[in-house]
Amino acid sequence: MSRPVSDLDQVLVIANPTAGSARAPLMNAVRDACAAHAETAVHITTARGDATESVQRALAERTPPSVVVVVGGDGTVREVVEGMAGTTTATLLVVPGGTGNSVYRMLWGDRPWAESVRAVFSGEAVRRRLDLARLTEIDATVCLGACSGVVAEALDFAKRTPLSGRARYKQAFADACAAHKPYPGRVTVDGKVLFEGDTVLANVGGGRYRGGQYLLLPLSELADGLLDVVVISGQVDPVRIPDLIRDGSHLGEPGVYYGRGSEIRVERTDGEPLVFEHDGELIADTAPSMTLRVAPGALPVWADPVVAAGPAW
Ligand SMILES: Nc1ncnc2c1ncn2[C@@H]1O[C@H](COP(=O)(O)OP(=O)(O)OP(=O)(O)O)[C@@H](O)[C@H]1O
Repeated sequence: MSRPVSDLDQVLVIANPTAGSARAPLMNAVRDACAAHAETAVHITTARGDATESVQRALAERTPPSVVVVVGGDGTVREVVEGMAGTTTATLLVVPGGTGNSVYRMLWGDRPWAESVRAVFSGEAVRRRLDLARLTEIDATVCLGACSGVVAEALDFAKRTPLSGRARYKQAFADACAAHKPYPGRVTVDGKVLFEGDTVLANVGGGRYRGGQYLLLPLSELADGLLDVVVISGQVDPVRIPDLIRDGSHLGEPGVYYGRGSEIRVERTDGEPLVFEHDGELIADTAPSMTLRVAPGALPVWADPVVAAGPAW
C-alpha cells in the first residue's frame, strides 16, 4: 500500500453541498481542475458523517487516493480528517466551500482556491504534518480548534442570522458577546492551572483564526507538536472582544492568559454543563470538563510554503 509521496495520480474530491458556499459550479470547477492532472473521483456527501465514512472506504481500497480534496467548510474538513486518521498514503487539500473557512485560511491565507490547487500539481505547494487534537470525553478528532463560552454560544446566534459568509459569524459573534454572562471556570495546561475564575472563553487549537476572521491564537504553529490556549477572563468586557481579537491585540490586555502544552483541560467549576464547541460544531450534553490531547503531526496536508512556514517532509 505504500506509494511515493510525490505521486499525485489519484484524487478523491469530497464535497458537502449543504456547506455555506459549496454550490454546483464550485464543485464542478474543483473536479475539472483536478481532472486536468490526475484521475479524479467525486463524492457528494448525503448526510452528516458521510464524509468520514467515504474517506475511510476509499483509503481501504486497493488503489487508494493520494490526494483527498475537501470542498466544504470547517465542519466538513473535520469529518474528512477523522476519516483520514492514521493515513500515510494520502494528503489533504482543502478548498473553501463553507462559511468561515478557517482551516483554509490557516493553510493558504487569502489565496484564491484555484491558485492553491494549481500550486499543488505544479510542485509549488508544500506538504506539512499538521498537529491535531483528540477531545477525550467524546473521543473526537479536533482539527481547527475548540472553544468554551461565548464562541460556542455564537453558533446558536449564527443559526438565526440571515447573512452569509464571514459576515454571518461577525454579526453572530457580536450578538453573543452583547448577551454573554461569564461562567466560573478553570483551565489547566499539562496539569498546571493557567487560569481560574470568571471566564468569557477558553479557546484551544490549532488554527490561529476562528470564524475565518478572529485571530484568537496568533502565536499558534501548525506543526510544533503542542496545543495553544487563550483564556479571556471576565475582567474583559465581552463587548470589546470582537475588536480585540480581530488583530490579536487581546494578548496585551489584562485578564487575558495564553499557554501552550500537550494536554489542556477546560472546566466549568459550578457543576453546570460547559457550553463547548469544536471545529464550529456545538457539542450537545457536554460534561463539566473537556480535555484536549495533542496528536502531533497526525495529518498530512498541502499548504502554501509561506503561510504554513516550517519544516517540510
Ligand atoms: N449532505 C449533507 N446534508 C446535511 N448535512 C451535511 C451534509 N454533508 C455534510 N453535512 C454537515 O454539514 C455541516 C456543516 O458543514 P460545514 O461546517 O463544512 O459548513 P459551514 O458551517 O458553512 O462552514 P464553516 O464551518 O467553515 O463555517 C457539517 O458539520 C457536516 O456534518
